[in-house]
Amino acid sequence: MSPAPAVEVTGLHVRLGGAAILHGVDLSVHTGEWVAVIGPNGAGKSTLLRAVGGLLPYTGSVRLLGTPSDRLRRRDRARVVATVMQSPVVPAGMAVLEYVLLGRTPYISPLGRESGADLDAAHAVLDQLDLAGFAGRPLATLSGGERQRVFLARALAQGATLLLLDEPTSALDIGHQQEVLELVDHLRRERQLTVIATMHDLSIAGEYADRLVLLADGRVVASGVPREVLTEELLARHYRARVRVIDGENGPLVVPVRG
Ligand SMILES: Nc1ncnc2c1ncn2[C@@H]1O[C@H](COP(=O)(O)OP(=O)(O)OP(=O)(O)O)[C@@H](O)[C@H]1O
Repeated sequence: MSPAPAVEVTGLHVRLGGAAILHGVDLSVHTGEWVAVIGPNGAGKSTLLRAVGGLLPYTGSVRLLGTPSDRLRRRDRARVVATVMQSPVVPAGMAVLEYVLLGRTPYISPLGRESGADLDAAHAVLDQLDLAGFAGRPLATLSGGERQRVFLARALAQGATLLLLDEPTSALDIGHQQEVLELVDHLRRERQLTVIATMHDLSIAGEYADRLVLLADGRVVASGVPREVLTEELLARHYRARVRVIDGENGPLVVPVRG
């Protein structure tokens, strides 16, 4: 029997502020797979990620590693799934190391303190993300891109096998974009991580993800390998964008063109 998918979403509906946002989304993601959720602004990409991460109420079914998500206690869910949203709230005055250590919370008993192993895990990811020099700095004093890497560091320190990333490179320069995406890709291969990431840069999404899921108006309107989803016709219809899609070394490249 094949193992359960890492994530299985069936008939997912989400309402926010009285409005229906997701209308029956189905999504199955295998262990070790990288799925990019793409789609125009307001399509429901972040909402889908938050529902999968157990961060908002939904109807329908979300199963993580075969277990219904709503049956997992918060602490147990946090060992399975780490979510990096676009602008997490940062406690005032908190230093980078302290913040990354919050990722170890699911492993620390309620009245306990972090262990040497927790500190080692936090320092290891700070090293991997080239952030060791920032460990003692208040998070609020970092640049937007540096902070974004710290948010990812916290999620990696959490040791979860399922990583949900909402626009993981939106504040990063092109070099740091590549560095962070390469690191995520390396870790997913090394640790068999499953990655679901919302991404606006369609060329980058196509280069890194195994599969793209195109959301529009709260529904999945296309799903497949990058060359099946990144077509001029689908992008024109759902983004109202005029683009050329050309063959790149690692997948289709999407180039906006003026009319
Ligand atoms: N708390 C809320 N109350 C009402 N509507 C909400 C709430 N949160 C989100 N929405 C709406 O839900 C829709 C989907 O939002 P979501 O953030 O999931 O879109 P997105 O695809 O991630 O967009 P973007 O690409 O702009 O980040 C939007 O129309 C948004 O205004």
